[in-house]
Amino acid sequence: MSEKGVMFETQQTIGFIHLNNPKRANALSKFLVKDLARIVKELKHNEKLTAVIFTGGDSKAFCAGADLKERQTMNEDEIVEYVRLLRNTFDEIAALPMPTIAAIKGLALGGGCELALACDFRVMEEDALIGLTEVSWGIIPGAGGTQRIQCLVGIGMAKKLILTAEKLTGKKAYDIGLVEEICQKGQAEKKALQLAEQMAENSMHSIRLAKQAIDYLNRVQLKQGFEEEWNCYQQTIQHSDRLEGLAAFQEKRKPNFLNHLKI
Ligand SMILES: C/C(=C\C(=O)SCCNC(=O)CCNC(=O)[C@H](O)C(C)(C)COP(=O)(O)OP(=O)(O)OC[C@H]1O[C@@H](n2cnc3c(N)ncnc32)[C@H](O)[C@@H]1OP(=O)(O)O)CC(=O)O
Repeated sequence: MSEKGVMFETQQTIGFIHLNNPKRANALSKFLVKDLARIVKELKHNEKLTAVIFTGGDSKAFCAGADLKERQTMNEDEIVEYVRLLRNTFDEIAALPMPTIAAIKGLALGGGCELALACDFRVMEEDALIGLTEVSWGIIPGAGGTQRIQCLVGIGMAKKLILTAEKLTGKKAYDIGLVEEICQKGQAEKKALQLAEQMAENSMHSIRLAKQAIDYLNRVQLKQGFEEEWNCYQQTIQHSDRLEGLAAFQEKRKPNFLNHLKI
């Protein structure tokens, strides 16, 4: 029997998507992303749920981003196919009609941070780490992160975080508006549930319409930005820095980039 990449459950009117790849700190391996894509498609038409919470499930991490071990086994066409699926899935999460919350424990790095950015709210444990670390691996955020982060922290801070690949603790992330709530270790899921329950006291009809109205500007403005991100991301695929990043991860060392602009 194949392993499930995500587990879905409901508690009253609240849905939970638990990422389920604990051996790799919930990295976004293909099997996980395929399951996530399927569940999100189903949720799109769910008229009963008042909120959906994304959690790290049994892993100590929320999500460690792209699976850098699996990536070494993929050819360029497979990478394009994979990143397209990831991007579409995160776009569909962002477009879900009900409010979504990322309950962040341990770490949310690279694609893990991008998943959190695709949600409406981020609740983060104080000691957890969040960051768009892609440039430290010779690639760039490829699943909407370059655009969505700007809406939360502004262009200057977005550049600082992406270009330095800095990892922030809960407190720092809260101070700059990258996450909306912080809590003590072990409390992210509980705190996210409280937020979901608070919203559920209001009219679900109004909540869905308010979310649709608030997101209008971003939906329209971000579209072209997403296209440019994809254009830039694809240019990292053939570059030697990407291969050096993957080799370094495998060998548990710091990458040694040649800093050539050409391949
Ligand atoms: C979405 C796109 C791009 C990206 O997301 S780029 C990737 C961004 N992610 C990161 O920068 C995190 C990479 N991981 C690490 O830096 C470290 O592994 C860690 C998360 C800091 C944890 O290190 P530690 O040594 O403490 O190991 P753990 O015990 O926590 O990890 C358990 C196990 O999991 C493996 N692992 C962790 N992260 C990944 C990963 N991203 N891919 C594959 N495997 C991962 C880790 O190596 C451990 O395995 P062992 O065999 O036990 O060593 C865009 C796009 O798609 O391109």
